[in-house]
Order: sequence, then structure tokens, then C-alpha cells
Amino acid sequence: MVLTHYTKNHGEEAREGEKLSHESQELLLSLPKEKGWRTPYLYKYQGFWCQPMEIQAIVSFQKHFLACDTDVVLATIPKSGTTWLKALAFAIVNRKRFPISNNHPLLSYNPHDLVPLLEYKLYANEQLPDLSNLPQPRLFGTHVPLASLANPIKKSSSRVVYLCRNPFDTFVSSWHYTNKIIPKTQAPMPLEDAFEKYCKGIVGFGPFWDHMLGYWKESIERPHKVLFLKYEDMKEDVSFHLKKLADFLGFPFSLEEERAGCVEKIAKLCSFENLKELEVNKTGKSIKNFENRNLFRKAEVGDWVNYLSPKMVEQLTKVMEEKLGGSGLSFKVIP
Ligand SMILES: Nc1ncnc2c1ncn2[C@@H]1O[C@H](COP(=O)(O)OS(=O)(=O)O)[C@@H](OP(=O)(O)O)[C@H]1O
Repeated sequence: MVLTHYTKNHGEEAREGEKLSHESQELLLSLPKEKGWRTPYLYKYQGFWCQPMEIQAIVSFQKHFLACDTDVVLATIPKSGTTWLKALAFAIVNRKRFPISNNHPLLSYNPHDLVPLLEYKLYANEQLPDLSNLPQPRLFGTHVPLASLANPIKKSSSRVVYLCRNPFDTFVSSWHYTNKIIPKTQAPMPLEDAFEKYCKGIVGFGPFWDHMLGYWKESIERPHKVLFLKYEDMKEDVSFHLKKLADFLGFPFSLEEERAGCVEKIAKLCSFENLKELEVNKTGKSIKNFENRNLFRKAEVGDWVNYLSPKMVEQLTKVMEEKLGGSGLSFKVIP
């Protein structure tokens, strides 16, 4: 059984390698690697862990992306509320073009289709997208850490919004998602194995602490450039954070809009309860052909209590204290 799994993984690695350019294959040979969560290996590229196809796309994005001053980049580590943030930002900046109505794009498209990920979609598979004709402000999503964003993003006046979620819930969400999308022929990943990797920082785009701290520090040093939001705060008061996001993006709500309930309408449109029940999100496919329904699970703060043992809680708390202590970044971990 173990042997079959091992052989299968190596076959997968060979197949994945075949899809890569010669240059990317050479690059991978020079990088440290560890067994991945659902792919044979994660490689450490520029200090963060990543899958081979993503590394190829990120190198291309770093080389070719041209920024506009009006660009908005929505950054997250996976499972921190990316889908939610994309829906909110799209609805806010496009509300004149697409007023809240029965044919709003968010009712027939998944947020990942409306706000494409730079590394999974736009620059994937050696594509060089022509982004010059996209309506402004252009909205992009990324899981890439701040230090590795394409230089034009850092140097231009484009804005970055970072959404962060407490590591306990992010871990549980990542583990569930991984087991939902791994091929049926592959054994599910035990919670304990995933947890050990997570605490060592071995998770896509991790270590999580470096990912968070990069954006956190920049949001303090350059608050006009990076807005740092927390998933738990947004769950507590979505309207307040929606207005904050709109102000930061340069699309503040007018008094008339507020009186007309525009903020609440957007919050409702983008809510977990609404998006989860839409046909497109029950049956459609978006990122890399993955099923949209897997993007919507529970959306709760504190669901980790149902999964982590006291020993695990102690271990992750210690990691967080060691890595995030003194930074000023802290989390509500229960509602
Ligand atoms: N609209 C909305 N509001 C609040 N929360 C939401 C929303 N949509 C998705 N979710 C929850 O977010 C988790 C998925 O994270 P991401 O969207 O970052 O996933 S991904 O990185 O884009 O794959 C996942 O969290 P868990 O339920 O804890 O697994 C989703 O349920």
C-alpha cells in the first residue's frame, strides 16, 4: 500500500515535470524540497514553499507583469478568506457599472473568475496574458508573499489588500480542502501529518508567519500602500470593514449610498450564506478546474476546536508566540 502510494507520487512528479519548461526544471533542481500536502513535493523558492507549476508561473509573473497605478492586488495565504475578499472588492469598485441587482456578475460567476489569481490563472502554463485592456481598476488576486511580488507592483502606486486569518482555522480549512481535492486514488492526508508540516512552515506559500509578517510590517510602514484586514474582525462587523476597504480602494460610499443601504446590500451579496447557495458555486469549476463548491465549507471562527487536540493547540500557540511575538500581530481564535 505504502509502496503503491510512493510509486504513484513519483509518477505524478515525472508527469508534472514534463509540463515544465527546461528553465523551470533546472531551477527546481537547485531548490530545497519537502514532501507536499497533495503533490509529491513542495519546493522552497525565494523563501516560501510552492508547487512546481506555481513556481514557473510566479517566475513569469515576476518577469513580465506591468503594473498600473490604479491596480489593486488582493493578497492572502490560501484559506484565509480569499474568495470573500475578491467578492467584496469586485462589488465595491464595480458598483456603478454593476449595481446590486438580480443579474450582478457575482450571481453567475465565482469570485475567482472575476478576480483572477496571477500565479494560478493569468501566468499559468506559460501564458503571457495581455492585461492592458482590462477595465480599471484592474483587480488581481495572489498568494505570493510581499517580498516576491513583481517589482512594478511594489514600485507603482497600486494598492495591496491583505486578508489574514487565525492560523488555527486556516490550518483546519487547508487540511479539509486538501483532502477534498486530492485524487480519489490517493490516500487522505492524516490531520497529524498536515499539522506537523504546518507548524514547520511547510504549507503552500508558507511559512505562514513570514507570509503574514511581510504584509503586516508593510501595512505599518506604508499604510497607504497595504491595507491589512483580519477575517475574524470582518466576520464580527462586515459593514465597518467594507467601508474601510472602499475608502482604501478610493471608492468611498457616499451618504446617499449609505442611506440607501448599499453597504449592507454588498455585504449580503458577498456573504458566505448567499454565495454558497448559488448554482455557479454548487456546480461550477474555477481555479485550475477545481470545483467551486469546495471553496465554501463552514466559514466559522473557532471551528478548529472540533479538530485540534490540547497538545496541538499548545504546539501551534508556541509556534505563534515564537514567530509572531513582539510584532503586534495577534488574533481572535474563538468567536
Ligand atoms: N463569503 C465568505 N465569507 C466568509 N468566509 C468564506 C466565504 N466564502 C468562503 N469562505 C470560507 O473561506 C475559506 C476558504 O478560503 P479561501 O477563499 O481563502 O480559499 S482559497 O485560498 O481561495 O482556495 C473556507 O473556510 P472554512 O469553512 O473554515 O474551510 C470558506 O468556507
